[in-house]
Amino acid sequence: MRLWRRFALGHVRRVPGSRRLATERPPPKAFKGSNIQAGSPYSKELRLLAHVFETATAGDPSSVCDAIERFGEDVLNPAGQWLKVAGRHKTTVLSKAMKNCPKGGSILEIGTYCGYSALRMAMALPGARVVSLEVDPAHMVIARNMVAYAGMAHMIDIWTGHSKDVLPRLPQRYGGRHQFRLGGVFMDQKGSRDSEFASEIFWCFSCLASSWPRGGQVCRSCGSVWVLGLGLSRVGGDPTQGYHEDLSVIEQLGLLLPGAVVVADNVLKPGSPLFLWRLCKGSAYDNHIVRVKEFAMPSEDWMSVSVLRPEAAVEMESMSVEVPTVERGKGQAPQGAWPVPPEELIQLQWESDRIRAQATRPGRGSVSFAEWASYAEGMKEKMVNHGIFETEDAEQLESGAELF
Ligand SMILES: C[S@@+](CC[C@H](N)C(=O)[O-])C[C@H]1O[C@@H](n2cnc3c(N)ncnc32)[C@H](O)[C@@H]1O
Repeated sequence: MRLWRRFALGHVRRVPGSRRLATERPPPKAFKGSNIQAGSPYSKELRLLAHVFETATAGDPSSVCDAIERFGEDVLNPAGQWLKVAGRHKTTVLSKAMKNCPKGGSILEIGTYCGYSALRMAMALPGARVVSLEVDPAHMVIARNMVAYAGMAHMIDIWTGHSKDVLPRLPQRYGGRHQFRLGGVFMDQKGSRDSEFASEIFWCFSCLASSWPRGGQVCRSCGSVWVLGLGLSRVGGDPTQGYHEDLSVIEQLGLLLPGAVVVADNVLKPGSPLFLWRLCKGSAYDNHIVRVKEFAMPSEDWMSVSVLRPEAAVEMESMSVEVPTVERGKGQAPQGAWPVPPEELIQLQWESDRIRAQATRPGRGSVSFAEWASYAEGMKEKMVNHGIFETEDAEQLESGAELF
């Protein structure tokens, strides 16, 4: 804790007469990766920060991002661990997408983690403010230190709290809804749902899919009648939550500029089937689904890049409200209605929430690289059956192809 307080409070100062934060002195000498006990809470993230302090140049965001990638690939990866940042191919997609944001707006990120993608976006769009939300206060402290060390604290604001609580209040912090307009949004808030698990999940005895009885104990995946209750489940029981819930709040507040770019990571693994359905079957966005190699993990993923049509932006603004309601309906929106999703996609959303919760549970709950790869394959097949498939490949973008 002493170490924690020293690094959290000790080396960052505010530049007199401005909102800018800068590193005042080098990080404390005691803050070394070798001092951090493996397996202790946040040891991975603290070791990452120590690695950055030890190997990257202060004030150079590019060197900080390179150090973060090297930590993921050279330190964690050989130990079978994974750093959940949008690195390498994902950075290419994110940067290319964000470069197409309409001018004059801010960039909103949901899911800061250690600040890597916030730094990448700030570098891709010099002069644009990046506003990033992080539910975990420890991640927030680490990210603020990372951003300050990179010399970008004057461009990146990191707020702590759950998006569903912070989003509706955010515009007030920036002078109101009409002043706080967004040219880009990066949705990367996976892992937020643990607390919603409470009492009983049902597993199918024959195919092991998670299931739940409705009108009898019949598995929704394979039709078997043998469903085993394991005593874990989700309270609130709303399968329509996810990225699309946050997007709906942003839309209802009327924050998106015409042509705003909405990027979402991990839409295949663990996946966001209802979010993709909403985007691809609705009429408000032009969509690209990009196949990407997961950062420092041998598996495939998708990122979605959606551009808000000008007429939809005008409609959203004219219908905007001060107090958004959480979207719970399956086929309604303030604008750009989309068809009711098929039951199989609702089931898939549950499965993606389940594996996401398993992956973020410490210790024995984690998901191996091989399990992730096979999960991604299965998810892809089911999404394709519903007419949702990849339209671009990140490797082509790396070789110079453009998204738009
Ligand atoms: C995959 S990491 C983000 C990685 C980061 N964007 C990057 O590429 O460097 C997801 C982060 O989102 C945070 N998070 C999850 N749900 C959230 C929510 N609803 N609101 C804000 N933060 C959330 C988690 O605590 C975690 O730090």
